[in-house]
Amino acid sequence: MKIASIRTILFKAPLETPFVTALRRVDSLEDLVVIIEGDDGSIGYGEGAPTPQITGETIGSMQAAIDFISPQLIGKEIDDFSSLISLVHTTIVGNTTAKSALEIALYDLKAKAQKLPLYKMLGGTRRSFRTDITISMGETGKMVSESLSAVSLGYDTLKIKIGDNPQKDAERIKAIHKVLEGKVSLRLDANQGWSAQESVALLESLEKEEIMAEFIEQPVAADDIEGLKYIKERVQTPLLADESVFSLKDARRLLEMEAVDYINIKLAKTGGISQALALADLCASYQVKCMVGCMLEGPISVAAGVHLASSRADTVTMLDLDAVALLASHSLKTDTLFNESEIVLSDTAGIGISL
Ligand SMILES: C[C@H](N)C(=O)N[C@@H](CCC(=O)O)C(=O)O
Ligand SMILES: [Mg+2]
Repeated sequence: MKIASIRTILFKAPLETPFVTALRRVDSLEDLVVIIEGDDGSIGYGEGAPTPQITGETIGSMQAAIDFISPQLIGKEIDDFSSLISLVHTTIVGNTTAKSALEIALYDLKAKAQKLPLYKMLGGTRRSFRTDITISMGETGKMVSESLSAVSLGYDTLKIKIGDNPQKDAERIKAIHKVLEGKVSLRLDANQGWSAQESVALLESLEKEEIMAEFIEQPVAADDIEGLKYIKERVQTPLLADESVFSLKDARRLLEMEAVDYINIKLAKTGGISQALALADLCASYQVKCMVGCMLEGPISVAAGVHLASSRADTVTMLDLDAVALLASHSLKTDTLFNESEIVLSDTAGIGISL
């Protein structure tokens, strides 16, 4: 089967509540769905949501990158898969979310051609997963009540967004810990908001009160690799790199320096599934466990992340794939089950989501 056409549609969905991190506030989701049609009528779906503050992309830049890459792919055989993937990555540098959206659609199309669910095509067996849920940054009382609501919905792991002010952050974490001690695991994500010294002081103060988070995610600026190492050498709380790792090169540097405990793999940072698989394999070779995370994005790309996690289940031991749970509603047809913390992949061919 040859690739006959590539187009995109703007996908919009309302959120349950505004999504607030140290980097941005989002009031509703807008992303791009990529639709690749084969000359036999089969269709592959991909998706990507721009996060200008993290990948530097916008809807406009994603569209431009997809328009630039697509002519290279039209007319090519899906069986020539590795050269299609290589074209996605070599036609233009950067633009990782746009590349990911295209790659996801290519993987969906290939899995459908092989009549396999994507996780099986990638060598996985596991179908059932649990995700954490993000508690947006805000006033302490609101974060506490949202944490309690999440637990009543069945979540056992909360990802607490902090990073705008270390004093306030300590107060937020302590307040949530106080009402939920022993009931949930707390993941902390400062989205680059602190300095290395602030991170150590804050984490030491939590540890003194026996508040042990599952990990602290990206406390310092993405390029502050020395800062990550400084923190890791001084605190007990495990350290997870997010914005510091897009590529294999980024990861190799951190792994060689033993600067972090875990790495957050996101398709929107790696440029899609092919490099995400390579990144998981690299981490496995250093015996470093990973989380598969997501941006605030839609069901197709989140499901693609779950298929990825299934295929590397020994290395990917944590999931932060809550973006669908954060939506109030959406219009896509999903065979994949998204039921709050529970995500179950279907055995239909491909990713299991369509328009
Ligand atoms: C949605 C997910 N739980 C999450 O927090 N992802 C990012 C932020 C993504 C965004 O700004 O869209 C993260 O920093 O881990
Ligand atoms: Mg993060």
